[in-house]
Amino acid sequence: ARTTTRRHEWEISYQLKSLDCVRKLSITINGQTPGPTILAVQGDTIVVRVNNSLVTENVAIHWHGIRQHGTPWADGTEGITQCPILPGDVFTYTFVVDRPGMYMYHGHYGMQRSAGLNGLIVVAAMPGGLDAEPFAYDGEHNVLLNDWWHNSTYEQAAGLASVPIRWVGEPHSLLINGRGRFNCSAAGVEEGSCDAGLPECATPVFAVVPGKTYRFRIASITSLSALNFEIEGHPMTVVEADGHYVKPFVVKNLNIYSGETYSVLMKADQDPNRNYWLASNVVSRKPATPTATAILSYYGGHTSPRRAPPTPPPSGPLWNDTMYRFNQSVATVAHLADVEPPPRTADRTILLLNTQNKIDGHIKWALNNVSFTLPHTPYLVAMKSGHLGAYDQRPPPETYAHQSYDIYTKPTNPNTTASDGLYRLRFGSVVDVVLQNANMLDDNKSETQPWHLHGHDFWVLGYGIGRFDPAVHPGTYNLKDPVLKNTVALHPYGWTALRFKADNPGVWAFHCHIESHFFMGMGIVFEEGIESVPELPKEIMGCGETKGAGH
Ligand SMILES: O=C1O[C@H]([C@@H](O)CO)C(O)=C1O
Repeated sequence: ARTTTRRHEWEISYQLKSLDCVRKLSITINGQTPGPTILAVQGDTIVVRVNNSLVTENVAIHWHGIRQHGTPWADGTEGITQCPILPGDVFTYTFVVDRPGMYMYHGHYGMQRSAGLNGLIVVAAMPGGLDAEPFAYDGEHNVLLNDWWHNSTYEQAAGLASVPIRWVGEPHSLLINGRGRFNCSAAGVEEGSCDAGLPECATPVFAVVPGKTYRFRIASITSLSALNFEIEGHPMTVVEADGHYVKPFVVKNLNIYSGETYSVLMKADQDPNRNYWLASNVVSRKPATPTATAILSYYGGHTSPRRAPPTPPPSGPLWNDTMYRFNQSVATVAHLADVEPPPRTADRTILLLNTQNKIDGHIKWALNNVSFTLPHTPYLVAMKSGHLGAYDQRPPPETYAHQSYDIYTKPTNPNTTASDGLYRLRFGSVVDVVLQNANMLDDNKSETQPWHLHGHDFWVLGYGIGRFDPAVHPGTYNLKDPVLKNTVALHPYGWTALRFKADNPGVWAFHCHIESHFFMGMGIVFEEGIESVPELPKEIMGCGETKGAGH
C-alpha cells in the first residue's frame, strides 16, 4: 500500500489568547492553541519543522503515543532524547505513524504543555488493512479536553518549588477543543481582561445527521484534572483506547485521565428538534471548576445549532466515587480483533511505590524513595557518546519494603533523595512494572496518578485497591485479553500492573502525566538496546557535556 510523507511547518510563539474568554499569554503553533491537528494514514511519515520563535525560551515537542521505532531521537523529551531547541533555532522531527488511532502532541520541556503547546494526531486505518476498525460509523468528531489556569506556568513552577509549596490548585476553567467560558463577572477578574463575546471562546458545536452513527475521538491533555465526559441523552460505546481496539462496552459517561485517548460510538437517535450538552467535569479531585460544555445539534432539527439545550448540563458522577472509575478501568480489555496475548511470564519485575516526600522542605514525588531529576545532557546523547559522568550511574531501586510499608498512613520519614539514575533493561526482555499508590503527606489522602510510557504500548495486566502482594496478585493477572495502552490510571490507594517488551532501542521516559507531578520528580527512565541505536542526528546535541558537538 502507498504511504505519504506529510510535511508541516510550525512556528512556536507566545500570543495573547482568550481560550476561556480571559486573556492569557499562551504558547501557540502558527498562532493557534490547541495547535493544528495532524491528520495521517497508518504508515505515513510525518515531518514537522519546528521554528522556535519563543524568543527567550527553549522548546521540545513530544509525539504522545507514537512509538518512534527506529527514531528514538524524535521522541521530543528534553533531557532524555534531545537537547532543547534554542530560541531562533529550527528542529525537524521525522517519524512514522505505524498504528491507526487517536494520539496527541505536546511540549515536553518545563511546563510548556500547560501553557497551550498541545494538539491532536489522528491516524486513520489503512482501508482493508490488518488494523482496519472492527466497527462501522458514518461520521466522526474530535474532542480535545483540557484544563486551564489564568496564571502563568512560570508562576506555577515557582510556587511548586517554594517552601512552603504554593500548589497550582484547581483549574480556572475546563476546555473543549480549546474553548471554555470563565464567568467574567467573577471576583478577581482584571478589568478589561475578560470578554464573553469573543468568538474565540464561543461554545463549540458538534453537528450530527439524524439516524447516523458517529465516532467521537476523545483525548485528554489536562495538566492535572481527571475528567468525566458525557453526551447528554446519548450512551457511548467505547471501541478504542490509546490506539488499540477494545471489547465494546457501553457507558453513560467516560472517565478519562491525562494522556489517555478513547474512541466512542454514538448513535444520533434522539429528538432532532432540540440540542444536547456535551459536558466535561472534574472527577477524582474535589471539583472547584465549573462544567465545560459544548453543544450537540442535529442537522435539519427545528432549533438553532447555538441555542442552549433546555436542560441543565450533566454534572458527572460523584467526584470521589473511586470504584466507579476503577470499574471502567477493569472493563477496558482488548477487542478480539486486537488481542495480542502477552508473554506468560516476565524476566524482571519492578515494583514502584509512589509517595509524596520532602527534600529540604520542598515537596516532591518519589518512586521507591527516589525523586527524579532531569540531567543536563540527554541520556540518549550521553550514552551514545560515552559521557557516563553526565548522570548518576547507580541504578534506582527495583522495589521497596512492600511487606512492611503501610500505604494507608503518611510516610513516617518523608525525606527523600533526588537522582537522575535510570533503569537499564536487557534488550528484548519482558518487563513487569507494578505501580503502588499510597497515602500522601496529608492524612487520608491518596490521588489518582495517570502513568505514561514513551516508546511502547504496555499490556494492562491488572488493577487492585490496597496493598499489592507479589505472592498473590500476579495469579489474578489478565493474560487472556489485556488491552495495550500507553497511559494508565493508578487509582487512590491502589496498584496497577503492566507488562511490556523492551524491544525498542532508545531511552524512554515513564512518568506521571500530571504536569506538576512530573515537575516534582514523579518519573523514571528506561534504557534498552542503546548499542543498536544508529548514529544520532547532530541536531539533538549541543547541550550539557555535548556543548560544541551540535550545530
Ligand atoms: O502534589 C501535590 O501537592 C498537592 C498537595 O498535596 C500539597 O499542597 C496536591 O494535591 C498534589 O497532588
